[in-house]
Amino acid sequence: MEIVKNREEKVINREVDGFGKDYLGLLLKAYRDEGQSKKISVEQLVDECKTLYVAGQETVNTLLSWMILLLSINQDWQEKARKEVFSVFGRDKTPDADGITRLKLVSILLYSGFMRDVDKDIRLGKFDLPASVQFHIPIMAIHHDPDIWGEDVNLFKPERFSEGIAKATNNNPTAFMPFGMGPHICAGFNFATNEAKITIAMILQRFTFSLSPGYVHSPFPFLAVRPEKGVQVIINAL
Ligand code: HEM
Repeated sequence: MEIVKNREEKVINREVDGFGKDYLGLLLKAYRDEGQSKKISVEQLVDECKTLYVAGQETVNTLLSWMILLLSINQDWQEKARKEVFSVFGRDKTPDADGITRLKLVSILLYSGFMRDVDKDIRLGKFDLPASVQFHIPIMAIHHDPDIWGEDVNLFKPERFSEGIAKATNNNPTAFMPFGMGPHICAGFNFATNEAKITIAMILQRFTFSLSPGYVHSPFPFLAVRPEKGVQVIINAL
């Protein structure tokens, strides 16, 4: 609320002439909506901020941690990825929007699980789901189903995606849904993939890394499946 108040005060004191064009600025505009038509309450404003923070923070951290782990134990892929980054950005150029569309790294690994509430009675395929039932779509189980991905599903094989998701999923493209699906598909999908690509590209430009002998593998399901004890790596400057 302090950040909200600070921003409001700047407008009241005429230090700036609007709430700002970023997400918080748009929320504040809706909160202060004179016409009342799109007005939101202060609780809604705070909830929106919390949602964006929780949805956007842990998920990308987790994705990056698993990518670092996988690239640490698959040095050949780390080298390939670095070559790709060098060929697009060289050693020094900061990744830009144009270049990151040419990087093919992020499809490597996206584990996720999510919960969903039913707010009215619905029929889903052959199931009748009463209102207020909570059901879970086990994205991780779907992402590890050998009928979809093949018997080598548990192997790290990024090249399975090289000819697109339909080919990788034995023509079940909707089986790959790290960001969910349908009207509530992740609102941060593009932001998250761009953020992850830029971060990995900048790390690969500067460092090599390998897994520390102290690493203990303990995937822990909490919103996303995250490394409970972190991912310890040995880093060397290039
Ligand atoms: C690797 C990163 C991420 C993953 C794997 C991920 C995954 C997901 C999943 C599975 C859902 C549920 C979709 C559904 O209900 O069908 C979701 C929803 C959502 N995500 Fe993400 N997410 C990520 C990053 C982000 C970021 C960076 C933001 C914001 C900056 C974000 C904002 C949201 C929001 C607001 C929703 C709710 C959408 C709605 O209910 O309409 N996510 N995300």
